[in-house]
Amino acid sequence: MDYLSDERKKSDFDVEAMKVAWAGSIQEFQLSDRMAKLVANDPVFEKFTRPMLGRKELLKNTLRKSAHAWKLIIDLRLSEEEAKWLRLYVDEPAYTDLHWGMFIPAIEGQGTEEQKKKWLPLAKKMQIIGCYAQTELGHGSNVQGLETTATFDTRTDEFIMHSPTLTSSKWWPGGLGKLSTHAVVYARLIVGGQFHGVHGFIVQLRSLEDHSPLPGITVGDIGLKFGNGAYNTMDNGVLRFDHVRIPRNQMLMRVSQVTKEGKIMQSDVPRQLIYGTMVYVRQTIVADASKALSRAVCIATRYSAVRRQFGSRDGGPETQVIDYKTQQSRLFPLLASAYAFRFVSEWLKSLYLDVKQRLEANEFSTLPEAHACTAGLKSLTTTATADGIEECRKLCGGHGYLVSSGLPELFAVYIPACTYEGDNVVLMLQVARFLVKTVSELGHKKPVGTTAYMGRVASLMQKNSAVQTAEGWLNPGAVVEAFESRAARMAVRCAQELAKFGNPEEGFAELAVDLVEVAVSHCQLIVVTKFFEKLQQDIPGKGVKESLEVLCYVYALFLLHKHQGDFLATGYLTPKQASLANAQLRTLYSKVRPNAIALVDSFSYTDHYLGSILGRYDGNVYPKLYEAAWEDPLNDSDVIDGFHQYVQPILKQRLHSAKL
Ligand SMILES: CCCCCCCC/C=C\CCCCCCCCCCCCC/C=C/C(=O)SCCNC(=O)CCNC(=O)[C@H](O)C(C)(C)COP(=O)(O)OP(=O)(O)OC[C@H]1O[C@@H](n2cnc3c(N)ncnc32)[C@H](O)[C@@H]1OP(=O)(O)O
Ligand SMILES: Cc1cc2nc3c(=O)[nH]c(=O)nc-3n(C[C@H](O)[C@H](O)[C@H](O)COP(=O)(O)OP(=O)(O)OC[C@H]3O[C@@H](n4cnc5c(N)ncnc54)[C@H](O)[C@@H]3O)c2cc1C
Repeated sequence: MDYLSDERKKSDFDVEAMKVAWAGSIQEFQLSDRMAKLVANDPVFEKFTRPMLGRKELLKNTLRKSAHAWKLIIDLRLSEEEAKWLRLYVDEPAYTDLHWGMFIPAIEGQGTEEQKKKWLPLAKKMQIIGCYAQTELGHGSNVQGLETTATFDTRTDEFIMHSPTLTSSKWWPGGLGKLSTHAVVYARLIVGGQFHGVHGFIVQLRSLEDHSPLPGITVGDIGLKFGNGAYNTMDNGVLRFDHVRIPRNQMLMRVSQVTKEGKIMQSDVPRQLIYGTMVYVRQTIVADASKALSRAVCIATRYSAVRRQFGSRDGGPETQVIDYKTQQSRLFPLLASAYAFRFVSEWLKSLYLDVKQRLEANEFSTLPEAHACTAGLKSLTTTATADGIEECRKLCGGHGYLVSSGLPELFAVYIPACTYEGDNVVLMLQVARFLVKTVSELGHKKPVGTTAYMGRVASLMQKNSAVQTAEGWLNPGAVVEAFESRAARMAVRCAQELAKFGNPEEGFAELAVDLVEVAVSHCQLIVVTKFFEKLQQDIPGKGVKESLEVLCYVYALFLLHKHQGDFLATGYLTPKQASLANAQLRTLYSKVRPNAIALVDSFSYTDHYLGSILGRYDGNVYPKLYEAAWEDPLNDSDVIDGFHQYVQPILKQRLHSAKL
């Protein structure tokens, strides 16, 4: 029985066409759908008992799943794209993520042709397993502050990898703790007693025969992390070197080379390329944000349609909680954000692929913008998603707190995304630096790409919003101009404040809070703009484009309402115009309401992937919650172990012994 069928009948758009719009193309949809079903129907990928497993059992189970996934990839000759979807739907962080997601890309981006020829075939056949060992106990954000040393020894033509202090211990790398045979290790290059910056080195950590650590290497897991199950399927590790020697040709030498004689040769490749792997991964993290948020929103939306509280008249049904305006005002912006992040990630991927191609051809001019966009959007989308998942838990009331709602584990596994691959505040400060530089160069350099609007800064500083009615806000030009003016005005105001400081670095430190707000406003502008640009494309299917248009306005006007202080303080909007935007937002929520279930069905998530009783496709929540309770190990017996030993003696004590 489908308890949500009435809801599904209310929708006025073609759900199958929306599934294609969400996936990006019919091919992508079919590919994703095939992998989702493959995983859902395979008992090895069962995940419901995960939060109950002890650490060793949990990790062993992850290894079993990874081995099975790898066998499927080989046996079914899956393409790289298919393997990525498979990984998504298996839904379990594993050492393979770092091997494929960072170790291989680091060699691809920073290795010479010769190095790629040697290491990539081994890695791609998984004959070696690698990780990305950058962060240390004492330094994560400040990469130039890393303490591990790689000292060149001209006598033996080797680097000596060493951890000189406790704080230089590598700490956090995923896959390092128990599984990696190799690592790309970031260390201070020392040649002839001189420090020559931080570089990547390929270091073998464990024997390929018996997997034991090689001499001079101390390696292990750093211990349990937040939540049950969750990210504990990953062996984040600690690593120390005691004068470990590696051949010279294991330094990744695309950016700088060290010759046999101990000479440093700089290629034309900018030093920043050493950070290139992070640009790649941050871009994938933006795509993952839309997946995680859409998943939480799918659960909360379906459950909000099933759940009823209050409002019963004459014994009739109570009100579905999704019909409360307050519920809508919390849920629908998250639904709109999931779509917004999906489309901005599509754009970001194309930007990244373009930069990658250019880098391969030694053309580096677009790298700073790619860095700013990937850093900023990673920060913006992961912060909103982590907060959004928690909001979805609250939207589900008490039942959202049950592990069987799927939300606690999703939250626990997701939140480190706000920290890894760059702390979100640190990343926004990088965007701010890029923007301040753009403003300072306005006189002699035409801004392009995502900062092109800064080229119109004079008019954006003068013109105020012309919106007169709530309907006036349903105009892409009016909305985009509002976001451009806010971002430009905030950036210019901050640049003027910065100019008052004699020492720019001192000014940057003092104004950091304002600078982060400038960066956030710029990134929100990018997301809003890319959503409107998406709507200019041909989007087939009855009512699909119209529904997306509604979501686009919800996303933009929700942000405008949330940050109305900025829009008012910069003088672009009057309080009346801000309140008209809010009135329009209420109307838009009413338009989303009948389509809400169809909009989350369009994510096309299997019940396996959702992993949530509250978010079941058929809405059959209560019987399944009730059934699941009885499957808890505590209910194996009526009288629990420990009762006779610890509780019964208390019950049997004589009353006079208690003086309470
Ligand atoms: C069980 C089932 C299994 C299934 C298996 C199936 C098999 C699968 C097969 C295939 C599937 C494929 C799978 C793919 C999966 C992909 C998933 C990936 C998962 C990811 C998991 C993530 C885990 C986490 C990893 C990490 O966290 S790694 C460590 C990351 N660390 C950081 O991010 C540190 C943050 N700090 C910094 O980035 C920087 O140091 C800094 C803050 C930018 C420092 O700034 P500053 O002090 O100014 O430094 P300088 O060095 O001086 O640089 C200034 C200069 O450089 C520019 N810059 C900075 N960064 C970059 C950059 N990244 N790119 C380009 N340019 C950069 C900056 O703008 C300055 O430029 P100017 O001088 O011009 O101003
Ligand atoms: C689950 C997980 C997986 C990870 N996987 C890997 C991996 O595979 N490989 C790897 O190398 N690393 C990995 N990391 C490490 C991760 O990249 C770092 O933790 C991250 O870059 C943040 O650095 P940090 O821990 O030094 O934070 P810190 O920089 O110490 O941050 C602490 C606080 O200080 C603030 N702060 C720091 N600097 C500034 C500044 N300049 N201005 C203002 N505020 C500042 C931050 O905002 C934050 O609030 C992983 C981390 C986690 C949690």
